[in-house]
Amino acid sequence: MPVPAAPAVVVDGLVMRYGDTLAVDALSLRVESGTITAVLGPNGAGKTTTLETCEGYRRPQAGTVRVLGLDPVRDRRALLPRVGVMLQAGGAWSGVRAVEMLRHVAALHAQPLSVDLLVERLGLAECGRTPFRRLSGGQQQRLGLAMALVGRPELLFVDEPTAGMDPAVRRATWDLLEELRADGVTTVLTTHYLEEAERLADHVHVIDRGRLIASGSPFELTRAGGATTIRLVVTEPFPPHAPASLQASLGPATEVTPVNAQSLLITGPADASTLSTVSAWCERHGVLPESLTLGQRTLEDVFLQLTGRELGEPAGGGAR
Ligand SMILES: Nc1ncnc2c1ncn2[C@@H]1O[C@H](COP(=O)(O)OP(=O)(O)OP(=O)(O)O)[C@@H](O)[C@H]1O
Repeated sequence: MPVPAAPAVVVDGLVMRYGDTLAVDALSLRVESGTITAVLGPNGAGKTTTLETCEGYRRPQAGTVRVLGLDPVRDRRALLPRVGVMLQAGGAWSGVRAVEMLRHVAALHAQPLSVDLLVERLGLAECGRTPFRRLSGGQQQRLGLAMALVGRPELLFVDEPTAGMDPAVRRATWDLLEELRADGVTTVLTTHYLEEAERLADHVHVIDRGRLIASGSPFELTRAGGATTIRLVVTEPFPPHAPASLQASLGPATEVTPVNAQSLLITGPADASTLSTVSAWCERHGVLPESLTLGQRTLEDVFLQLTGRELGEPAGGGAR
């Protein structure tokens, strides 16, 4: 039997604080080799801090981090040629032209990828002679990704890789990351885009307030406890205690989660009986539905059920 490859990243009991803010709260997670693993969570959840610790830019205040079996701070030199890092803030000198910067980074590596190929794949030709500071946000992202890839890393850390990209370039980037996976490259990415995690990731770690709150493949996470959801949106704010009252009408096989004053999520068997119970409840409570939508459960729904908040809402100043 083949021996399973060692995990590419192991984070064990990581704690990171900034003053009084507990940014990462005893976080443990693994990234299996050859996968695309997404770290998903709202703003301020601790994703960037965790990634920066794995990249060796921050020293763990408690707990341990191992990257390709090595300590990212102590073994930084050994890891540098093996790990590609795409920073959120670009990481290039402000006056340097885009392609010039990429050629410079390529020259630092023993067996770089073809710069021309990366320029073509990431649509950088149009801005190749533009100084870094004059690039749009999306162009800076693409250059940052090209710089992370040019050294043929075994492991790639990408922080919000497609933020600010237009939809066509975002899809081209996803294709590129999938090709790298086919070549055995491990990618760890942070994202707010559920579509990105659902489309790309083999494994998703959901983080909130510095803690791991769920982990699994997108399929496992969205299918556990019922594959479908009903979203009820009403024309006026719900009466008090509406979620509890609707929950009592529907029974324990379903779960009612408030989304906001005029919207609820119902998870469980989305059959004719559930739908008719929901409409009868609306009628009894004088509530007029604006929409009653049946859909596949998404990672957004999973996050809402676990935290009571939507992913777009900030984590609220760390874990305290
Ligand atoms: N340099 C810093 N100094 C002080 N507090 C910080 C610093 N960097 C992050 N924080 C705080 O630590 C917490 C976690 O931040 P972090 O950037 O790791 O989260 P994130 O999930 O990556 O968020 P985002 O998606 O906005 O990048 C937040 O409360 C943030 O305000």
